[in-house]
Amino acid sequence: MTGISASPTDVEGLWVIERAPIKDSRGSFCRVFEPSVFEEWGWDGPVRQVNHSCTAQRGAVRGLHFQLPPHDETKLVTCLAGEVYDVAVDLRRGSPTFLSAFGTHLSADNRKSLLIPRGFAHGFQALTDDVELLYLHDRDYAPTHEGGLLATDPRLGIDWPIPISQMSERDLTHKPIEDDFEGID
Ligand SMILES: Cc1cn([C@H]2C[C@H](O)[C@@H](COP(=O)(O)OP(=O)(O)O[C@H]3O[C@@H](C)C(=O)[C@@H](O)[C@H]3O)O2)c(=O)[nH]c1=O
Repeated sequence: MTGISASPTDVEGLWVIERAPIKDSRGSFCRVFEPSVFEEWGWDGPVRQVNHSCTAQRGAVRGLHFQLPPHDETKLVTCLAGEVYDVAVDLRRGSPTFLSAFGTHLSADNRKSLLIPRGFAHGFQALTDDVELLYLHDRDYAPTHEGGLLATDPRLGIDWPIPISQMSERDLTHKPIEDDFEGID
């Protein structure tokens, strides 16, 4: 009994994961990841990185980021403190949901994660101060193959829940998607 379950989203291959805690008088315990279980939802390789980010300010947006082939990656995004609005954008060439943005709330309290397959960009907005995210990746960090989308690109129409209070210099320089962009393979 892993206590991990997955719900499909409207976007093929993108899953909302939920973990059920085992509680006792000390607190709780729950499993976040188990390769043999996640295989069923498309995780097909080793974990190559585990990353932890802390975001101090409510309203800050990070992303949207992706890695280009051959470094395109599957990521599991989990919120360990606070709450975020987490977004994945489908960039897969030929996908029926190409350029759709799926958003969901992840928090320490709801114990949800987003499982994002290859070919997606990812970003989030901190809805509380002092947000902490934990990332599992199935590829190494490849800064030469990083791509980014502008979080406020009208073509994506992402409805960030609260006013954006902060973005990195890099994220502010991402360009809106060009009309002839057909996606990534
Ligand atoms: C992403 C990343 C960054 N870094 C370094 C580069 C830089 O000096 C510092 C901060 O990097 P960034 O500004 O890119 O951090 P951040 O904006 O938080 O990047 C993250 O954004 C979200 C939306 C994601 O989906 C993540 O995969 C990742 O791209 O950490 C690594 O060493 N390894 C990594 O895997």
